[in-house]
Amino acid sequence: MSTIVRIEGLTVAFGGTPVVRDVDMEVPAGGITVLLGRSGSGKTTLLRAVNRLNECFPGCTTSGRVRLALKDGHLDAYAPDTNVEELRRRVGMVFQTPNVLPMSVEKNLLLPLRLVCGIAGLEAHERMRSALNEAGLWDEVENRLNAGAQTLSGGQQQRLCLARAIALEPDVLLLDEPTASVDYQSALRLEELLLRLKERYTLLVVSHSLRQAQRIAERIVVMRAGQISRVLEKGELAKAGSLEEVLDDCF
Ligand SMILES: Nc1ncnc2c1ncn2[C@@H]1O[C@H](COP(=O)(O)OP(=O)(O)OP(=O)(O)O)[C@@H](O)[C@H]1O
Repeated sequence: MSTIVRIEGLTVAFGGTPVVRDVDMEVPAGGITVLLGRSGSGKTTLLRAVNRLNECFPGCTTSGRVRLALKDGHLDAYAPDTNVEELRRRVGMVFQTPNVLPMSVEKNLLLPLRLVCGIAGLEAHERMRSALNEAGLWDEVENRLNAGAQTLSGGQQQRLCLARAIALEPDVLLLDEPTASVDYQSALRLEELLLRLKERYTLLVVSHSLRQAQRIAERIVVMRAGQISRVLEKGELAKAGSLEEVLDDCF
């Protein structure tokens, strides 16, 4: 399987204190890679390093390389001439708490499409519909496109955020505990959605649930104190001893 994200010697520090330390990691193209680990082990910081979102925090410094092998060529995330807007379009992110824009359901998709991709009119509406469909939300919102996005349920808002990312046609989707703020049934529904989306996108997902990782991941990467402590391929968790070792690392 080819590698789509190659992380080399990545160190991220806040105020001079490294929280991700000299990490090497490869994310295979297609499928779901789940990042597990204790609270504070650096999972979110590692995720945000892929599309340079850590730079939004003052006092954050990053060293090392993140290289992406995209459909139409390579992108070196931290090269001086890299267009960060383009990087973030190709590597979308969905946060733990749904961050819908305080405007209508349709504007949540149409506005980024216009601002990021310069797409408006019929083409934008077609993209919106297709993204809402892919996110399993179209049937629930087709008659509420002008309603405020905040009137949607938590699970629907999270799917709206996914649709917003998908509409920009990314290659990689970063998902930070995407099911953390929804109830169990909505979480299972989101998991089913992720399993469908992995056919088209590479998903890198932070999770706190070993069971969730077992259900959805092709590969589990376990972090401990800013470093990767183990990588398990699908099925390896079932091997004698693996589960205990991962539990020990994570909880
Ligand atoms: N913007 C920031 N400014 C300062 N320190 C930060 C910032 N973001 C993260 N950190 C610190 O970096 C360390 C790793 O945090 P991170 O959120 O990456 O861990 P995590 O494994 O995702 O944790 P959790 O599972 O609790 O979300 C923590 O000590 C955290 O306090």
